[in-house]
Amino acid sequence: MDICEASDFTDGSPAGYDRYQELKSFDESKAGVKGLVDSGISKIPRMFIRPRDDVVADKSEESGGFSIPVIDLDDLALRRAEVVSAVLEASRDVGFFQVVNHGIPTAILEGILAATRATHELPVDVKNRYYSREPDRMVNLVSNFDLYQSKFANWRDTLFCRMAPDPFDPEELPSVCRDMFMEYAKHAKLLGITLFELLSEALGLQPDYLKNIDCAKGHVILGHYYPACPEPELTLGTTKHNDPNFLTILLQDHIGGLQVRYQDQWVHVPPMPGALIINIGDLLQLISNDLIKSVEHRVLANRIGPRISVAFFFTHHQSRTARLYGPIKELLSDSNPAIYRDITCEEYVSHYKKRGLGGQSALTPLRLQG
Ligand SMILES: O=C(O)CCC(=O)C(=O)O
Ligand SMILES: [Fe+2]
Repeated sequence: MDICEASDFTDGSPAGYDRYQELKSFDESKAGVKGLVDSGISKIPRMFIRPRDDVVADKSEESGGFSIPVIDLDDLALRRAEVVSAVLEASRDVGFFQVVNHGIPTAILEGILAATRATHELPVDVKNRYYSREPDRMVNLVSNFDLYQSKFANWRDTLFCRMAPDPFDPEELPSVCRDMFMEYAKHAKLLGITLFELLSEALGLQPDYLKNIDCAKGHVILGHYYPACPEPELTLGTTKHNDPNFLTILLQDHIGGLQVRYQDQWVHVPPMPGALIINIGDLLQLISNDLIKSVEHRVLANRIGPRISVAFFFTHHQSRTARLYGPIKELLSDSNPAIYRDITCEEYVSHYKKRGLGGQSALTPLRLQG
């Protein structure tokens, strides 16, 4: 069982506060954070409240002037060397970049945001059918996948959909988002293949290297819904975390709130119409033997909402693919020995989920003693 014992949740102050009961009744309502907001609350429940230091935005992002790189994928055939070197630099130094002219039509980007919103805004009795923490289900509409593991709940609800590599029946999805999710997955997969080719070249490997070891094969869509929050300074939309996958293609709407850790400061990722945010996941950091980095990021809560974002994860996630991933042999040498042990995606994701979001990188326990 990977949920904590009830006693772990009783923090003793104030007298009588029972965290576990609060989580349980929230979870059993199956209405998510959106349900709380719809009920008209003006104060956020205690399970969401964090220490101030955890939430306060550094002043740094106002002064530094640093913004995450933007890479133009237009005319790739002619500009390939330039793009590969921009991808290398961004993946090594920042772990994040935005791409423009990526080939996914604006109508599809708008469509997937609208479909995600419409799903979260279905009547509660329809939404209830999808609300589950059952890991073997292909589609779950749930609030806080790590509700019972983490210290503080996040101000967001999420639609999870495991579309590949295991066979996926579109009928599993609510009809309101079915066609759009299937369509977006096709586009995101193609863009992912292009990105894995660029990343392979950036690492000095053959263009099809990462695709051939199945990095592009597994797809999970996470459609996030961050309701307007009456006390945004007390909580977060998403706790700081690294992604437990190979790569993420992230689409955010116009509201903003995503921040990335760069040189010990939180840096805003400003919404950029038509752009997609790309970030390196833990498993790509692992197989690159730390040449490229999976970087912490988080989402602030906001008085304005809902904020919608769609994360497309390249990962085998819960699928039972037995392939082991470890540092790529071609990248290793006497002066660059392997620093991680091999692991399957499934093992990595289950290790990551047991920890919940927050804390040190989930890669740390996989480091070999040096
Ligand atoms: O909502 C966002 O902008 C970020 C979501 C995210 O970090 C994730 O799904 O891993
Ligand atoms: Fe993330």
